[in-house]
Amino acid sequence: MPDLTIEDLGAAGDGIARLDGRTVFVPGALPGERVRAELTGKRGDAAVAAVEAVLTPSPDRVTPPCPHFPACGGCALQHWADAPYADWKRAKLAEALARAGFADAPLGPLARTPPATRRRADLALRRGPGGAVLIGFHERGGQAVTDLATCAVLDPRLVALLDPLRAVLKRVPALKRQGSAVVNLLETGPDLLLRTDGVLEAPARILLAEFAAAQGIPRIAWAQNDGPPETAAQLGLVAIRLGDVLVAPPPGAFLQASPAGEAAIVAAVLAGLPERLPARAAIADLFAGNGTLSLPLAQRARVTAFEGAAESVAALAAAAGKAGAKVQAVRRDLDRQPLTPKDLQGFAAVVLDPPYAGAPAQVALLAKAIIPRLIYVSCNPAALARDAQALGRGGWRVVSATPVDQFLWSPHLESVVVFGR
Ligand SMILES: C[S@@+](CC[C@H](N)C(=O)[O-])C[C@H]1O[C@@H](n2cnc3c(N)ncnc32)[C@H](O)[C@@H]1O
Repeated sequence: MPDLTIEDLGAAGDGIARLDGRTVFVPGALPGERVRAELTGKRGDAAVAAVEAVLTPSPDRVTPPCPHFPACGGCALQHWADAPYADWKRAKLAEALARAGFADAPLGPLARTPPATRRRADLALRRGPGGAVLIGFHERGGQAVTDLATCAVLDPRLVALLDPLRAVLKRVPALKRQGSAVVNLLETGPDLLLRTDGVLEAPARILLAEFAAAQGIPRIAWAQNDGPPETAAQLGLVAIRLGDVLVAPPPGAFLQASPAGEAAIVAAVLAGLPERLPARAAIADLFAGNGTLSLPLAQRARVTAFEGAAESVAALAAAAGKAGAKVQAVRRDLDRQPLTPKDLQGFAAVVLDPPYAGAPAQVALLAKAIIPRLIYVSCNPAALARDAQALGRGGWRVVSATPVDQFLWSPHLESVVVFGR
């Protein structure tokens, strides 16, 4: 059982030590700490160790606010004081941009998300002993599920649903061994998409409808495994306000995970637009989802919103049409059929907000495109570093960069990077 000195914090928020020349990841340990740890496994060429005792605690070690920490994989850094935590998050963006060749990029302050405000969660479901149902995030580094009694990051209205959901799912045979629950807190209340490993029969649909009525849930959708969702219970309309437009998102729709995170991202995107937009200016919003960015952008210019998911394109088109917003929603797979420099000619700005893997195919063409502004919204600094490097090779420079801590106490970081020519 070696004693280790923690030299740094890795990308996943684990302490990093060296042992006999080898890297050791030590979850739960903080920079500067001396810990007694047991080697428990491997991660690539590195070893992984579990803390047995903190011999010399960091002065920045604090009491975690949630009783499920550190077992629950939803959070990794509740035990760290806020100031070094925030510095570490902000530095992630600086490091990603430095790796891409933009060491001097002007970096804004970290936009913060308060605790107890996350409105979107993808929760794992497990059938436990005696038919009980476990609901929560996966445990750190494993497949087991932490059965949440509370949560320090979720909106309390979602936390309040956990017990009643556990109780109703106990009586739903469609959850045989495992499944998931995506819950989006909309303007109209919680919107639930259940995925189960068995078929949802009529009696269980009635139970879910009763549960929806009791909990003020306008819609529960259901899907078997990764199949397409269908409505299991619909008691009212679903809507979320994006910009000043009410959108009815499809079940399980992607939404920015917290209102504060969304507001920070939208503000940074709008601030990144060219100062003077011509009267007939047009903006392209790539990976547009349900219009989180397209609809606020449409208050400044005409927007063409490109998105791969048909349901989201339909939701955005319907909402924009009804509200008279200047958005044209277009279904397009931007990995298989990225927009070419010719397609992008004439746009005053391009906004792109790709999924976690980034957008290498689209970025290769954006690198060559002659557009005044390119605004890249990222949820993965590693993908951003790779894509920004390609843009740098194409002659783009960084005008501004805003780090956004949307997933409080997790190692994740969102960012908005504005590129100019
Ligand atoms: C990070 S989300 C951003 C959505 C939206 N901009 C927002 O802020 O809510 C990424 C979006 O890209 C879409 N997407 C994923 N792969 C795609 C592809 N190959 N082509 C087009 N859209 C894709 C997803 O459906 C999702 O809506």
